[in-house]
Amino acid sequence: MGPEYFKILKNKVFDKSKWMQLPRDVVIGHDALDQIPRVLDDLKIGRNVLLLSGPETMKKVGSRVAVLLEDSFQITTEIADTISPASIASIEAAGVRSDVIIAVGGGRVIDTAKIASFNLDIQFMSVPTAASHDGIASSRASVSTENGSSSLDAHPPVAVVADTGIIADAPHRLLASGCADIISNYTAILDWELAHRLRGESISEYAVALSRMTAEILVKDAPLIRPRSEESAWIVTKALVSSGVAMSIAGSSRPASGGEHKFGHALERLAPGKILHGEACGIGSIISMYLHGGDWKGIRDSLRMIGAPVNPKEAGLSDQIVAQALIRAKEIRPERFTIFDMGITEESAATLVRMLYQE
Ligand SMILES: NC(=O)C1=CN([C@@H]2O[C@H](COP(=O)(O)OP(=O)(O)OC[C@H]3O[C@@H](n4cnc5c(N)ncnc54)[C@H](OP(=O)(O)O)[C@@H]3O)[C@@H](O)[C@H]2O)C=CC1
Ligand SMILES: O=C(CO)COP(=O)(O)O
Ligand SMILES: [Zn+2]
Repeated sequence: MGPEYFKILKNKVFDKSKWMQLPRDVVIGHDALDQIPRVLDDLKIGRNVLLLSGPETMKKVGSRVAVLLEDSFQITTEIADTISPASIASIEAAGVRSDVIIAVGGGRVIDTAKIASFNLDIQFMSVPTAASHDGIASSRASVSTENGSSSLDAHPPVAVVADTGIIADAPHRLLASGCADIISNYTAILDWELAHRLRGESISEYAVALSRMTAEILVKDAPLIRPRSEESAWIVTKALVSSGVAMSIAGSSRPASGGEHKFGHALERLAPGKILHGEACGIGSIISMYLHGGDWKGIRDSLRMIGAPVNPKEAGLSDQIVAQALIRAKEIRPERFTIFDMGITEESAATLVRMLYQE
């Protein structure tokens, strides 16, 4: 290898450039909600607040945030009961004069605020009311489209304020769904590695390591995860933030979203409102891990220990719908290559569902 080689190598290294955006303030803990005014003051981002929440979460938590802010901030409130290009446009119209959007709710509310604030070029604060998904700190946003689902470029929250008392008080099903979203990182990574080896897709070792470590810690702590426990809320929320950071490092949702997510998005479309995001991805992760030749029973048992559904019956769905989602997974985001893009047929889907979900 002569000097020319090193010159090329050196130029290659210096050509490379990457921009990672991460939250600035992350507050997780007991009565963290009370810290919101202090966090806003710390960030110095203005006094006009658009407070966005969901129908249920506005009653339970959003209204408390309004009371905390009413003396020192101008507040406009909006409800996000669906997420679609039209609902996002309407939130953007409501926020044209706002300095910051505070999103108080689940993944739908947080993703809506993420996209609207990005388009308005203002900051947003993420105030999760449930530990149900790993979008609470990520820079990505997911929106259902006519073709399935899109993962959009957005920006991460400037701050995350996660009150473990509120999160522990949410229905346990939401916490279990967040755990399943994290457990599905195992198969998301296997799919990313597969796409790297087979298709030359670029991969980030740091994002892979962080995403895998997050899933491993959560599975190790699974016996501690119980309903209505603030310690459990703490364990899961930290994992969700960590997984979101992995996505920010990658600059895509790849470290946390593979074939099991494509399956999950297909299932959410086939059975709208019946299954939570993380629940759907957890069920998909069992089949994905089996096809990757890994410890699929380990995935299933961890999901079961946490209280997430592990088969169609527990999710209140028919085997046929789940098999359909398996077949249609490849139609969701086709550019994202995964094990479910390698030739699942009607027959193999039905056999997999029968075989893997019977115990
Ligand atoms: N951007 C990203 O990286 C990621 C995005 N996502 C996205 O997030 C969404 C899924 O989020 P998820 O939270 O599961 O779904 P939702 O936001 O739809 O929330 C599910 C339900 O839980 C309710 N809820 C939330 N908190 C509480 C509480 N404390 N007490 C009682 N009810 C509560 C909500 O109420 P209400 O009706 O008030 O909203 C809603 O009815 C999907 O759109 C998914 O695509 C998921 C993972 C990653
Ligand atoms: O849900 C995600 C990670 O858990 C990311 O969402 P997408 O599957 O839409 O990229
Ligand atoms: Zn997810």
